[in-house]
Amino acid sequence: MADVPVIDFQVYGLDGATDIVPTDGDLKKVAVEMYDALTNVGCLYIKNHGIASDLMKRLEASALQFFSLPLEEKLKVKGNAISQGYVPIGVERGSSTEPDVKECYMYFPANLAPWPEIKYFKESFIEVFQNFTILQHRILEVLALSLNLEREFFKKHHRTLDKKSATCIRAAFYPKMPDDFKKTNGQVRCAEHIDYGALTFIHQDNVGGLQVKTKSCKWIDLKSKDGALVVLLGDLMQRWTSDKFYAPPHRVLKLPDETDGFIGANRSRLSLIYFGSPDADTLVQGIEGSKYEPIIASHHYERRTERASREGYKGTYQELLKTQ
Ligand SMILES: O=C(O)CCC(=O)C(=O)O
Ligand SMILES: [Fe+2]
Repeated sequence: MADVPVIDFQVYGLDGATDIVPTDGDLKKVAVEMYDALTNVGCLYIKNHGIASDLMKRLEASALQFFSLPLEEKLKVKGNAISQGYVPIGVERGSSTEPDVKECYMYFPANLAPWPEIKYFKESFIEVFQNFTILQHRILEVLALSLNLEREFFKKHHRTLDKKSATCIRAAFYPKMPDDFKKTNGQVRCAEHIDYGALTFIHQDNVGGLQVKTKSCKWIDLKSKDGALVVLLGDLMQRWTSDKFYAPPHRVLKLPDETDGFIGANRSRLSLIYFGSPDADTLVQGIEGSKYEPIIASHHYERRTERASREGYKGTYQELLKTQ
């Protein structure tokens, strides 16, 4: 069975500052590891990623405080999958006909919407976003080197902090369900899907339930691992790399009547997710030949969000393209 590797990023230094600038040669080892992970399973854990655990704890605490508010309070800052704010249970449905059992708060950096009045909420989202963006840049450099491209090849199209893109953070809260809660057929915490952009980072608590589907269609658990982040490839990056890298389907179980023994049945779960995408005006042209038509990043994103809200889908990027 394919394994999900843990990759150490210490070569860049730990504080998110730019004082360590490794040479291409310094990055060789980590580039080989990334290449193997993204060609085989499309995901990995990253440790020594430079994002302070105190900062993540602060964001977790303020997000939990927000989700514990009465629904009518949360609805005062309502948003949706493409604009900042609260997304209640029942809206997102992945591939399932039944809605996911999750509620979210979405943060987009170009936000003008009002913030909830919770201590550190706004500041933490902004600071975490900046830190994740530094990490995104570092990983994109390594990915380019791993494909024998110039180091800035992907990074230069991810300005993120000063150009429009779909990049955002989602705090996802999966509430504890009542003991007698019976899910309807196919309903899970987050239904099988692939992400739309370049790279996704997931910081999760220790409740469990996140799973990734391998190329041979086996589900494997992505358990929480000592502060390591989960990194998943998005389908736009699969397209950009002419299918060299693989965007893996993933999902979050579990509801109380699932019987596979994976932990978390009667506990709520919180995850903080960074969805990294290229700048909206990027022309994404496959690195090898003409397998795919070039596409503007914002058009890809619009197509994918439209499809997700209309009917969802499951499976790989190729399967999606067949039914589009
Ligand atoms: O909550 C998680 O761990 C993952 C959720 C997810 O895959 C998503 O929101 O796209
Ligand atoms: Fe996802």
